[in-house]
Amino acid sequence: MLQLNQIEKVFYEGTPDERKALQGVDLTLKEGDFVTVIGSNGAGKSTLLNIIAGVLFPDFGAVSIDNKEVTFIPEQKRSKWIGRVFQDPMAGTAPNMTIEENLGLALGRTKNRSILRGVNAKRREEFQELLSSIDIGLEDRLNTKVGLLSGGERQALSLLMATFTKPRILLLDEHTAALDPARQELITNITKELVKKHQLTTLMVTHQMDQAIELGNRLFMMDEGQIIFDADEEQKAGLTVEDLIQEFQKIRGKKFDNDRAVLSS
Ligand SMILES: Nc1ncnc2c1ncn2[C@@H]1O[C@H](COP(=O)(O)OP(=O)(O)OP(=O)(O)O)[C@@H](O)[C@H]1O
Repeated sequence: MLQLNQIEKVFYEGTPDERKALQGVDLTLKEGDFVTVIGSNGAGKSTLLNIIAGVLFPDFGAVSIDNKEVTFIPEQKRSKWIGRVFQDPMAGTAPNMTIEENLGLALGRTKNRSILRGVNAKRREEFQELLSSIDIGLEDRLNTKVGLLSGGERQALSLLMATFTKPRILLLDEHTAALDPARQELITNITKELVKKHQLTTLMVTHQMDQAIELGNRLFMMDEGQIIFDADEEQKAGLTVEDLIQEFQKIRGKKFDNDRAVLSS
């Protein structure tokens, strides 16, 4: 359902600062695939998500969603099909709007309207039910401004906003990295539940190697703008963090280098 063919992305081409962020990336995801993505420093993980989301356009290659080419369709027009949660809990929500207004905004995005005017009783009930499903008490705070929520609560809301409209693809960009361990676990559990509930095709970048092994049915390892290792469900089942590091060394002939990687929990 998602296909990338021969994607190349170069920054500052032809200058001394030239960076080859993606070099001939090919990938095909099936409906419902949940892929975790790990990689060395500057491997191209965020660039890959930006190309899929339409934040960046590739210099070469093509992106297709549901067999429709979307390579140069801008981010705003793709937002109907794509849900995204960023590392920064402040990034996915509007702080001066209430929880219910933020949910209305997320709904409006999929309906090609900037915002649905007002929130009627029926919709309020739906939002309450939705918030109850993640079980952190937000259902009683529909009129609370989002700027007053904690980082974990905000990230949980961002995740809900990115998923309840059932996007075709969910992109998670180190979305637990800025949280403390207890909140990381909470958000990881909510992620698992929401992906399963809506059967979402998901790409999740993480620097926690054990999380990358535990979650999902497929794992990509990236280095220097390429996917160098693609483990399917069966291969992934027996993997350890040590195996991944060794695999990297075997394939690339160098040490795995990511100063933010968490190698074990
Ligand atoms: N907007 C940009 N302008 C210039 N160079 C960029 C830009 N975005 C990314 N790069 C460069 O492209 C390469 C890939 O970056 P990217 O952020 O995709 O890597 P990453 O795997 O997400 O890295 P990290 O794990 O360190 O966050 C890096 O060399 C980076 O410096």
